[in-house]
Amino acid sequence: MSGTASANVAPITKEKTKSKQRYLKRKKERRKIRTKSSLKSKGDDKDESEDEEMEDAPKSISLTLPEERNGLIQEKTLQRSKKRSREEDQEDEDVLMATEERDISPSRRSQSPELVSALPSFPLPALPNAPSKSDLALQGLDQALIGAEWVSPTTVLPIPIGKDDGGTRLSERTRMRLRDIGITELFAVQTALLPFLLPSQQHSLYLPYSPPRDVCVSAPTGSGKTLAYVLPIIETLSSRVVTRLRALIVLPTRDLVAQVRETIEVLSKGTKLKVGTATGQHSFAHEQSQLVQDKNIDLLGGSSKVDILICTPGRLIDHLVGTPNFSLQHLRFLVVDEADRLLAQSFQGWLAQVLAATRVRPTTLVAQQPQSESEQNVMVPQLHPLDSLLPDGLSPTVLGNLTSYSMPSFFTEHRSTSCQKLLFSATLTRDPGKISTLELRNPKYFIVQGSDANHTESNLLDVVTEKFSMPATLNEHMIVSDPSEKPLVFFHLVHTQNITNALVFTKSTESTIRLVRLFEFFEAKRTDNESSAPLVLRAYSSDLPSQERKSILEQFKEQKINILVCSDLISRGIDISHVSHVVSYDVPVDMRKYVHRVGRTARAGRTGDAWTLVEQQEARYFKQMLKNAGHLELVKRVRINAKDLAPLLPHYEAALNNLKEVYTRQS
Ligand SMILES: Nc1ncnc2c1ncn2[C@@H]1O[C@H](COP(=O)(O)OP(=O)(O)OP(=O)(O)O)[C@@H](O)[C@H]1O
Repeated sequence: MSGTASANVAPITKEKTKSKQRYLKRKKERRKIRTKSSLKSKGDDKDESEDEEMEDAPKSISLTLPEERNGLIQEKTLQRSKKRSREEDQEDEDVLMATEERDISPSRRSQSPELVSALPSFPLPALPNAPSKSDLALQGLDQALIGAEWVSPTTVLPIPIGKDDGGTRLSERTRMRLRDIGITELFAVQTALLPFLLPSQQHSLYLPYSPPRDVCVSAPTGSGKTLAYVLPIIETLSSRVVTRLRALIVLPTRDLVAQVRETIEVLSKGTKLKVGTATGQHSFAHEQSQLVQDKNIDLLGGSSKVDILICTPGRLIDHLVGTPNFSLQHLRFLVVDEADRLLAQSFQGWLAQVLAATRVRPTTLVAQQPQSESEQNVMVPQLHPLDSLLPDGLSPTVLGNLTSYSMPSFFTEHRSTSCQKLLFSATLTRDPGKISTLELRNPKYFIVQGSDANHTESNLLDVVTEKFSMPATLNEHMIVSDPSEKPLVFFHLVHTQNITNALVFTKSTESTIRLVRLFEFFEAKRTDNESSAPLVLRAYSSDLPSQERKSILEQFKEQKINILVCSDLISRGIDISHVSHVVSYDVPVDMRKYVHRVGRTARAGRTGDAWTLVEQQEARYFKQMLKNAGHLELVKRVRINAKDLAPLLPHYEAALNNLKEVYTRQS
């Protein structure tokens, strides 16, 4: 290396540029003058002459000649001065060359260390400081997210009986109702949400002069998000006089619609609130008759038979488009539960249509009877029978429509809609693009997460990088196995861990059916000579008619079915309190799915176990997925070896043969 470097330097040192030559010439001249003057003054004015020389010389050289300075001071005789000058000439030359060629002559520098150490240090080109990972992640972050309210998952608020609401903002009736169903304290998400959604000063249903802020809630599975919106809706609407559609709850599946309806019906008992559903489970005409009062005349404010409607997005759009007088103009609450899933679904742009319907309804224009020629083609708002509109039933959006009538300004002045959007999920999207489609009004975020109050930035980073929080009572495990042994590993797991009351998730309906059949054959063989009864395993899939699905869920809740094998159809939101185990027979495709699957157990503070069976070739991907979510160390790896599986092997092989026979017969 050094040889190559010197070779590069050699030809350059020989070559003197014109400026160098000029510089050296001038230097010699000055030296002559200096010698003369030193002879004259015997070394008196040396510093001055040196300064002069330094001024002219390049800065680097001025700093590189301490020896020269010392040498001159000590010069006593012309002889010595001349000798020294010769040496200096050579040094100057070297310094000049070294300064000019410093980028290519490391070897040369090493040859004269004093010289090098005296050289000024120039800044070397370097890459600009790259922003940290956290800086990058936080860039462009929604301000509302930065101002999120962090709620500790361990926060609870007792629900007192009597006049004092204990800070819950709930009426005595609702508190009694909660007590009746065994709820004695509010969970963290409810403790944070209720005071926000039920301000103590609020006396009217609509808030046209100070429209409410929209709300986004991210809280772990099973943490009680449903009650966090159901209770404020019931409390706010229970004082209403006229039935209007004032709360709309959108959910991704029929099963969830049925579940939320049940909760609302239990809690609204004793109020006059009417609850409806629209999922497509019944005929469209039937649903229409359940939802609207009158389909025959067009009413400005619409008409509704229900105060609260729970629906799936597809069917909601069907009614918006096809049901006369189905109106969202009176909405006070629009709840989007499992928001990230619903925002990912387009359903004829359901969200944009719903948002448009909550705004002022365009007034129908009709051609005016022309009084003169200039009044030809003048359109005026069509008159509606105002008799059908009662003041207490009018939302600000409807009042805004009445500008064409000669009414007091109180009724007709422009007011903002009071519709408050409430978004919930255990895996709420942080994607500002997706959230912007909701046109949120001054949104307030609540994040229920075990966070450190002093580390806002790291908390935010967790949120932005979608490190979702899990229930603290959940134990997670993974078992890596050979694909051919996976069913056997599953049977072993079921029997060694006494797995009953379990949900098992597969990747497809076909995988579900095959596993259920194999398990049934296996159980039949295993219990052949035993007195114990085989475990009951059932498939639960979207292929089944809804009545059958309902019946299967009921049997599972009653523990007549031990294990329910399903696809991700019920991985979200379904609340079955006795589920003690969740098994992902096939690995979930992403972290969101994983969070929702495992979240079917360990709900409402109960403990639960989640098991993921990972085929060898999937192990790397699965572990990486957990690692990216900062979750790898929370999932314990359980090893099962051939010796453990040996006792079950004969039954398994017999079951496999049975299954083969069935498939051979079918094909
Ligand atoms: N304050 C409470 N006290 C006792 N149990 C509660 C309370 N709040 C909710 N629960 C119960 O906790 C369970 C889970 O509640 P919920 O279904 O609302 O969870 P979630 O946060 O919506 O979960 P997911 O994200 O999975 O949908 C339900 O059985 C519910 O009845």
